[in-house]
Amino acid sequence: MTLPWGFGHAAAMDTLLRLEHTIAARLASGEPGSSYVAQLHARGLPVIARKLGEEAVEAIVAALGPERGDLVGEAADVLFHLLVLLAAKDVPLAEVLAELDRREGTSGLDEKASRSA
Ligand SMILES: N=c1c2ncn([C@@H]3O[C@H](COP(=O)(O)OP(=O)(O)OP(=O)(O)O)[C@@H](O)[C@H]3O)c2ncn1[C@@H]1O[C@H](COP(=O)(O)O)[C@@H](O)[C@H]1O
Repeated sequence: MTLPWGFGHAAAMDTLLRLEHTIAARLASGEPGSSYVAQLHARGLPVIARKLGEEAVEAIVAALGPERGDLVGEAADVLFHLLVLLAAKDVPLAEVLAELDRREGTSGLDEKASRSA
């Protein structure tokens, strides 16, 4: 995959970890008047979860449309709202990444076959 110039995999991870940190700080601040993250959190978990679902649907629509840039924007919305949901549930991104690490090298087809055996 080609990443934007100068933007390596470590930088991509930095971005997600920095965003996770910012989101945690906004949750701790609890100031819905000045923070979208705090506002969303104050509206409750079902609203956060629904928002993630909406953004996922918007990403699907963008993927099926002609504008590559629309998909980039909607994918960013999905990642952002997923991080907000994980923070609200006290699940560190590192835990999700560890699960992906655990799955690394196991084909999805093999895993599926092992479930139906
Ligand atoms: N990455 C984001 C980010 N991506 C999207 N959004 C917001 O997500 C919202 C969702 O957009 P939509 O248009 O889908 O929804 P909406 O109609 O505005 O909202 P609803 O009325 O449907 O709830 C918009 O208000 C966007 O601005 C984000 N808001 C914040 N961040 C990051 O989070 C940090 C903390 O933000 P605050 O909590 O606002 O300080 C920021 O510095 C950014 O780094």
